[in-house]
Amino acid sequence: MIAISDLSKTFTLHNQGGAVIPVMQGAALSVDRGECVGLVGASGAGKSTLMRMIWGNYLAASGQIMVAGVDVARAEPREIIALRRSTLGYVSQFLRVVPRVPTVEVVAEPLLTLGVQADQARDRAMALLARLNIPQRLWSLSPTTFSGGEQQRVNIARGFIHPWPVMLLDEPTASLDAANREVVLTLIEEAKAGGAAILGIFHDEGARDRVCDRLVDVTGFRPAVAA
Ligand SMILES: Nc1ncnc2c1ncn2[C@@H]1O[C@H](COP(=O)(O)OP(=O)(O)OP(=O)(O)O)[C@@H](O)[C@H]1O
Repeated sequence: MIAISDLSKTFTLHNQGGAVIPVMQGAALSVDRGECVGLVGASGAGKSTLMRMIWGNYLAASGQIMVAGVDVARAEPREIIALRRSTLGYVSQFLRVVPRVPTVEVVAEPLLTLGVQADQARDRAMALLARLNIPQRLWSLSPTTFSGGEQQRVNIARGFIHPWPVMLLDEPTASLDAANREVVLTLIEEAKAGGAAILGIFHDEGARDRVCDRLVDVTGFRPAVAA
């Protein structure tokens, strides 16, 4: 479902005389249905950069990023939006809070965008919020004032509300307590069992060992230093 080949990335530092910094060269990896692959490598090795390229936020310098048949490295913005709507999910540890929108609607929104009936979408959102131990009294409030951990769990509920066939997970268990960490690991296992292809960054080694089938070290994708 994810097939990356010969991918390279440079950053151009426009505020520093246009210096061009190569950060990735010849990157290749694949993730099949029902499989979870973990990205590893030291801080600064390029894990987040690779995830952002697959999500379509960072442009590739060259190479291919096939996600469910779409080459994200060359896709038009509207193709990337369509891919994100139905096929490609992304769960980070931070919620982008939209002011004044109640939590239950924040969580249900991806389903509404897909055309699921409002009451069904709300039911699914409420079930996930309950599973993630968000107190019911908070469901009708905007998550703007929630604690960091509560916002993270709202974001996870939103990220798992649709069975996206391809999922990117960026530290989904970071700063969760043991009980909620367990819920998230179970959600990941359920997504895998449902056939999702998952690529994740997990600094939590216990979580990584439990859900990842394979690890890919991005250090191997660093450009060779010019002689
Ligand atoms: N927007 C950017 N502009 C310039 N350089 C960048 C940018 N984003 C990342 N880099 C550089 O690319 C390299 C890889 O960074 P990246 O954040 O992908 O690493 P990482 O493996 O995710 O690290 P960490 O585990 O610390 O999050 C670093 O050298 C970083 O300085």
